[in-house]
Amino acid sequence: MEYISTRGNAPVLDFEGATLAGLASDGGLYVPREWPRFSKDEIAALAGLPYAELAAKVMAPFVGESLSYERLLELTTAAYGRFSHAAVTPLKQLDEQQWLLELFHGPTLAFKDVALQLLGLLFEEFLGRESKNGGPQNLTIVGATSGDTGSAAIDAVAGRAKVDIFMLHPKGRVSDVQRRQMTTVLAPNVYNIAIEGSFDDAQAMVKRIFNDKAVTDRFNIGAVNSINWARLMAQVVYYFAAALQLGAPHREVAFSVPTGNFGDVFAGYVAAQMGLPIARLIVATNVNDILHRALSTGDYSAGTVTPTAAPSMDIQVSSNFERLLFDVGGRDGVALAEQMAGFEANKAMTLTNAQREGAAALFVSARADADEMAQAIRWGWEAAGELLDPHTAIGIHAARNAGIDASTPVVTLATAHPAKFPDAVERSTGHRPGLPERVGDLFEREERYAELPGDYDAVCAYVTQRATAKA
Ligand SMILES: Cc1ncc(COP(=O)(O)O)c(C=O)c1O
Ligand SMILES: N[C@@H](CCOP(=O)(O)O)C(=O)O
Repeated sequence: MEYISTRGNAPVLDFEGATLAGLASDGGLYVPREWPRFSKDEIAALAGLPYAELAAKVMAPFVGESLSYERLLELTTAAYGRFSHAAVTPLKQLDEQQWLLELFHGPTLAFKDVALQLLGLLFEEFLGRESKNGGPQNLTIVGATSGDTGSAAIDAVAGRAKVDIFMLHPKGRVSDVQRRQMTTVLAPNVYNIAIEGSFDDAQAMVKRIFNDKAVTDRFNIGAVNSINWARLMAQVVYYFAAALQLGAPHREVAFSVPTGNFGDVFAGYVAAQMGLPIARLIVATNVNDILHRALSTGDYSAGTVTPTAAPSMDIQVSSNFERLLFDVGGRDGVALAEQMAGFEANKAMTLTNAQREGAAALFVSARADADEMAQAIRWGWEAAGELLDPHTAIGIHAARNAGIDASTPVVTLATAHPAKFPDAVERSTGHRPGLPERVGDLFEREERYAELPGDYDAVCAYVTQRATAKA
């Protein structure tokens, strides 16, 4: 499988190259040159497989010759062996139409573990190889988090040789549990940085570092955010897992996805391109609703980020939307590079008709304000006996209001464990969710992190003074 940049001006890479590169050198994102497609019979044959095997089968076409199927299966078995539920991503029924896909049974209690547990192993595998194409032998990971990617990535790479990780989070804008899950990991290759500003500021600095020649000449910069294709590839699998349980390929299923950086829901789009019968993808946002506006009116314009009780979705500039615009807009990298340059200059752009129509074929969107989110948490508890975290509740709000035909099951992705956001859950239900045993002592652990201004030069100096230079 070959990977090309959405901006059309970066080297074409194989899966190994795209995984290690993270962001493309022209500022674009890597996507497969074409979508692999499964026939109805091939999809039916996936039903009932253990998760690790399903994962290897779904991902094999994307991995191509970078790993043998047997090795890929070894890696998926190791990655998903660390989940606390035998089903890895269990599916629960809430009422006649609504279902919940629990993605928070990994080590850090959020859906990010599904991809990052595997990505940590892929880094180790590829960095351990003799340099094939003059590829890197060590990696300086620079990432941005609004709360969950940080801890999942740190858990996946802490203590690993050949990798340093620098994780930027917006100071004071992640929950205490989320912050501590990052800052109490004291492995010598882990550097947490709290910056002044929003997640968007942190993400912009990360992207800038990838294109800062003074840095990339000395360091192999790598990505754990969903700009890295391997992240999305691993997230495609649970759409198959859920839909197969609900009757795919013979029955359509809709998914409601709490959305920020558009990675999780884009993985659903990929599953649909591969042949999974997805009736609708519901993009659920909080009041940081750039995606809802873009999908409903074509106006993709970023305002300032409003802090909410669903902080991981407090995002305005949504990285993976570029992948969708590329695919539905005719895969014209030159035109998209121009469109994105306009967005980067003005923080606003209008979708083309082709992009709007292409997106509308599969996506609908909805937004939940603070009251609607709180009501959805309450509904989950009172009607279905489930404690929902605020992000998942936004997905449930959208799922229940999207007008999906009653005969089509709607699966909301439960993206985080409620105990990561105990205050919001308690306010709505009167019940305070407790942390699972595996992280029970989180509030007794020592924390370590740096605080920096929201200034690129300060962050860049911090990273380059500590990172391991190219081997
Ligand atoms: C709990 C939770 N829900 C939803 C999201 C949004 O996912 P995405 O950024 O892939 O759209 C995030 C962060 O990414 C998250 O941490
Ligand atoms: N919500 C995320 C933000 C980063 O998104 P990513 O999927 O691109 O890593 C977080 O919790 O950090």
